Amino acid sequence: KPVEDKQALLDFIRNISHSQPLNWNKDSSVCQSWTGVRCSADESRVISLRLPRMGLQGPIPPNTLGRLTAIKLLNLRMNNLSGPFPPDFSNLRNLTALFLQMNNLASPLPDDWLVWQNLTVLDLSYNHFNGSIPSSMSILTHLRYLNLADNSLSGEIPDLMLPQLQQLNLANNSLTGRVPPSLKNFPISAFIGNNLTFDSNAAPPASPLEPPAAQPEKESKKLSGSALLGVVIAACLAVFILSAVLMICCYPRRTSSDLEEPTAGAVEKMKKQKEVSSKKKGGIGGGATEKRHDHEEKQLVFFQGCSYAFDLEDLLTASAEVLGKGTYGTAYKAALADTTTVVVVKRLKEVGVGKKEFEQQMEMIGRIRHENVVPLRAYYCSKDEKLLVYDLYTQGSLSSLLHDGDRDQDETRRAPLDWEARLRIAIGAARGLTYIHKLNGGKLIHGNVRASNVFFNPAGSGCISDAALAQVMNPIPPPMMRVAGYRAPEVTDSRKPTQASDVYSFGVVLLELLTGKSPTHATRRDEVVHLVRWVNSVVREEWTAEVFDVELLRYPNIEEEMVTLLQIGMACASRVPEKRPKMSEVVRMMEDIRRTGPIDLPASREIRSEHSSSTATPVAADIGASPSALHAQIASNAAATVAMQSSSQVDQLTAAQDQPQLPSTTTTATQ
Ligand SMILES: Nc1ncnc2c1ncn2[C@@H]1O[C@H](COP(=O)(O)OP(=O)(O)OP(=O)(O)O)[C@@H](O)[C@H]1O
Repeated sequence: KPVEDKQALLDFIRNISHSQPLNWNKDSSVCQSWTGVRCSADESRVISLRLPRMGLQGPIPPNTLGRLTAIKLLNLRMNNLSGPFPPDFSNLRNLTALFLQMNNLASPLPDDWLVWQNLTVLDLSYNHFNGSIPSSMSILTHLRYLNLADNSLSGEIPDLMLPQLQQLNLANNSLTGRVPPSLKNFPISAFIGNNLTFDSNAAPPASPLEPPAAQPEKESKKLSGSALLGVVIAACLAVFILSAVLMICCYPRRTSSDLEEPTAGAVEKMKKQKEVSSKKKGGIGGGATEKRHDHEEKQLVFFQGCSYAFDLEDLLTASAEVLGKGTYGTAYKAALADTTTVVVVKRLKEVGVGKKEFEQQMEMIGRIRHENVVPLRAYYCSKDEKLLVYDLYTQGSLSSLLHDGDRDQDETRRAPLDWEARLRIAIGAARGLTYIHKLNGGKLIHGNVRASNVFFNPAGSGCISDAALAQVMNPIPPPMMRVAGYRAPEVTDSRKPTQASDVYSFGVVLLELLTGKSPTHATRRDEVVHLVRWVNSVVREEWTAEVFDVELLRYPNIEEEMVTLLQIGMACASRVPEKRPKMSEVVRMMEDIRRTGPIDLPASREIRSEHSSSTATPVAADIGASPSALHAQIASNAAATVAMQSSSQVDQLTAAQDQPQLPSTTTTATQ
């Protein structure tokens, strides 16, 4: 039998053109040495064939692969295959996974799916398959992943009863009619780019992977008249509340005599304060910190280089909109009455240190100046209230760029973040974090690295916000930390992060950016999935390609870059702190991804000079050699050791991997 399978493979490769070299020599052992081929344990049959991106061109020669009747996994994705869905694939009755995506195959889909009833994964996306989706696909009761997106499929979607199906994508076809009841719980992104209607009685499809806490935001996207009224009232309330909060907290507390004071008196008092503060304005740059107003006057403390010319009273009259509630308080977008100034004001709750210590920390944070770190522009501190002022980053955070699109219920879905943008934002944030780690004699810690604190700076690079706040806040209860999904396993007190725990959190951000999934998310069955565990399990089971955000599959020739970044992310998110790389090393590895590529990723001078003297192992550059080596390295978690495996080790690892199995996507939230 192996001889027969070998001959079938030789017949296949002789009859199809391929641009990548293959070591398929008729005199060598098919099971021992042929690239992309895996045999059963007794070496009697070929059970897996992986030839992605081999430059295979033209129709699959008939009577070749169709003879591999024991094959379980067939991966021919990202080639240039054309012609119809090969009819003799109907002999491949043991197939559990079939990847033909990103080719030019064109024909109706097969009618009879009974022969493939063992399939768990089927990806035919980005081809030209036409005709309707056969209702016989309902026979695929083991199917967990079905991707038919970006083809030319038409007609109505049959009511597919696929009890195991976890991920579905039918986007960008020409499908019409209603989304059938059996599929209505899949996210709207699974159906976009068609001409479909949703059952008006049913709830609009929600993302099954959306954490439950995000649901209310989702609902706010499509507004009925009454909901709109509610939002208007809520917005007015937000403005009122912010003003009231600032009024109450930022101005001196009334004494009993104050209570008798008429409102006009209070206004007069405010005016006097403003006059005093105006006199003190002017002359920025006198020292590291320019205090326009002293603390007794309850005024804002601005930092050097800040061109804002407003004071607390101006903030009081600003119209405000709640941006969101974070771990440490609420962030408002405040538009000042001058109509040109818009800032973000964070109102901190749960500050756990005294005024003096808080002010010292703010002074230190205010001195951080780097293009990849969001600058703290000003702060306000009284006994009862602590406010921080930042520039507004209008594109939104990395978190909202990655996840908010999923929540849109209407057609105007936010354009997905493309690969170049993901690389830029990631490397920028990494540089910012590296810079932070070099401050205070190399001891400064960020403490709250998460995608909602990563933004695009005006130059289009990433930057990181909220540095060094964790240390002055009250501790966050451990269950809350774990649910958030960014906290390193060894951190039990949120006030005591380390640089290694920052690296872990940054690794989670990288995995989030690569997978498009939140750090913790719920399945349709309300099970909580922890992203780091999920990625590890998928990679361990040799399903690396399946971790990536489907949005990224549309970009050609980025597979190796994605895998390299995945490796870096996994190394950062190592369970053992000592195995995590330093941030400066992370930056260097990330820069190596595109050292010769088209993307413009200029390093900041400071960081570049540090790296030029680095003698550490050039992991990411070495890795560019071979995707299979990459995969094996990831599978062994050798990335964490930041060292390249020798090719013989890689072969052993590859051989050790067993037949395909879908990873369990379910873990608990606890680490
Ligand atoms: N400078 C900014 N420009 C634009 N959006 C911002 C800015 N700062 C914060 N945001 C957004 O406001 C929301 C609330 O931010 P906040 O920092 O209070 O909480 P968080 O980032 O969600 O969590 P954490 O408190 O742990 O940092 C988030 O969506 C965040 O991305």
